[in-house]
Amino acid sequence: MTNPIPIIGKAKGFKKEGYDWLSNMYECDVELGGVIYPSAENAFQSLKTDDPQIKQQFSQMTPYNAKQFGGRTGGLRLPDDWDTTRLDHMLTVLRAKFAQNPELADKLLATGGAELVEGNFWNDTFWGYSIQKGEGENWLGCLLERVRRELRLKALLEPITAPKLIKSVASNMKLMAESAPWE
Ligand SMILES: Nc1c(N[C@@H]2O[C@H](COP(=O)(O)O)[C@@H](O)[C@H]2O)[nH]c(=O)[nH]c1=O
Repeated sequence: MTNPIPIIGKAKGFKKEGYDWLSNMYECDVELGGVIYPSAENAFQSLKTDDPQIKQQFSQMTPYNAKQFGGRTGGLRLPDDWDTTRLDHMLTVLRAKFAQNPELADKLLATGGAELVEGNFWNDTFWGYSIQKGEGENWLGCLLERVRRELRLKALLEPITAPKLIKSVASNMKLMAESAPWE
């Protein structure tokens, strides 16, 4: 049987599929440790340093420049434990992004049970799914889904936001209906 769960991003990537706000490059304020960054990407890259001045610099760049500056060829020395801590850092950043931008949290909830896949053409098989290679661990998508579950749980525990939850369930059903393979 064909998988009836909708998949967002796997075929063409978040941006081309109309979900640019799921990308870390999407411009929205994210405050972390008292510094306001212009995107989740800037906030994430800033976690590669403890130097407050460099963190400030990260807050003044475009998301793509932050990615480059924080990248393996950008000149910044990565923390020794980066490979084992980066998933937790990304989770911290994504929690901050959606907690501080409620309209994005609503949109995330409205993706219902859809699988979120950071399909990409830059061969990133760790954070995303390389469309060219046809493989990828898709950790960014997994963490986005985790934050979505956390938001849903939070809504469930707060009766006052019940209408929000109903809205999210309704759009989930709409998504499912739109991509139902049996129709
Ligand atoms: N390279 C890239 C994106 N990849 C992003 O780069 C980040 C990880 O970088 P690193 O710290 O080097 O592992 C992570 O946020 C991932 O989503 N995204 C985009 O829209 N466009 C790009 O060109």
